[in-house]
Amino acid sequence: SSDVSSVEKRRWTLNDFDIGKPLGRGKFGHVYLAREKRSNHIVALKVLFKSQLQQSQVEHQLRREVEIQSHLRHPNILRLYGYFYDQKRVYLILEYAAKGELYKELQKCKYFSERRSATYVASLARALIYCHGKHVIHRDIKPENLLIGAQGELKIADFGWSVHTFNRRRTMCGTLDYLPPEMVESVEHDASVDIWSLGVLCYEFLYGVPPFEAKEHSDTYRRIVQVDLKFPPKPIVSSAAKDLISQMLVKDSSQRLPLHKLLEHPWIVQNAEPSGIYRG
Ligand SMILES: CC(C)NC(=O)[C@H]1CCC[C@H]1Nc1nc(Nc2ccc(C(=O)N(C)C3CCN(C)CC3)cc2)ncc1C(F)(F)F
Repeated sequence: SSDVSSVEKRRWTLNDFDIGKPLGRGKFGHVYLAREKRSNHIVALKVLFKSQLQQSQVEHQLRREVEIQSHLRHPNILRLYGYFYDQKRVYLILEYAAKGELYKELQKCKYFSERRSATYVASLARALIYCHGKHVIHRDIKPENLLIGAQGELKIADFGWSVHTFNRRRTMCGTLDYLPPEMVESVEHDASVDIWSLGVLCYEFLYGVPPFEAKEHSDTYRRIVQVDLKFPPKPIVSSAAKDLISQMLVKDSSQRLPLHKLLEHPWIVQNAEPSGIYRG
C-alpha cells in the first residue's frame, strides 16, 4: 500500500529502498533521499556509522531517542518511521522535508519578517506543548535542528541529539547560545528549558543572531546567567515581539511565559499564520 503506515512495521533492509541523491552530512554520517520500493514512499535515509557511534558512546542514547521519536506524531515534528542496521551502519528511516534546512534559509535571508518569525514560533510552541504533554523535553530547538516541509511548515528534526549534544555541549566546544541559565549552571531542569530556547530562537529569527552571542565561551556563559538581553536598534522589531522575548528569557524558570500563554500573546495572535504555514 502507498500509505505511510506500511513504511513503519516491517523489518527493513537496504534492498527495500532505491537510494537517491545525498541530502548532506549529519553528525554521524550521510543522509540520502530514498524511495521505499513497495509503497513508492519518499523518505530520508540517515546512515550512521556504528564505529563512530561507539567512539562517542551514544548508542544507548540513540536507541532511547529513536524509541521516543518513533512514537511522536505531530505536523511540526519530523517523523521517524523505523530503523535497521547491518554490519557497520545503523539506518534511520525519516520523513523527507522537501524544503530543506532552516538555518540555511536564515543565513540566506539574514533575518525573518515578524510574520514569518511568529508563524514559526507558534508552530514550534504547539510542537513543544505536544512533547511536554508526553513528558518529552530537550527538543534541542536551534536553527540547525529545524527543517522545512513541502508546504513551508517547520519540523523539529533533532530526535535525540538534544540529549547527546546537551551532554557533549557541556563538555564540547559547541554553541552554548541556546542553553538556559539552569543548564549552563548545570542544576536540574524541566520542560521550561524549551521555553528559554524558543525565546532564543525567536530573537535569532528576528535579528539574525542569538541574543547572548559573544566571541569567547566565557562571555556567552556570563551573558546567559546574567540574562544580559539587549535589543539592537536594527533591524527594527516591534515592542510586542520584544515583550514576548523578554517574558521567555527569564532566569527563574518558573517565571517563564508558559507555552499555551505564548499562543495567546498579542504578537503571536497578530502575526502568526493560523495554519502554521508561511507563504511569504
Ligand atoms: C535536522 C538534522 C540536524 N539535520 C539533518 O539531518 C540534515 C543533514 C543533511 C540533510 C538534513 N537532513 C534531512 N534533510 C531533509 N531534507 C532536505 C535537506 C537538504 C536539502 C537541500 O537543501 N539540498 C539537498 C540542497 C540542494 C542544492 N544543493 C546545491 C545543496 C543541497 C533539501 C531537503 N529531510 C530530512 C532530513 C533528515 F533529518 F531526516 F535526515
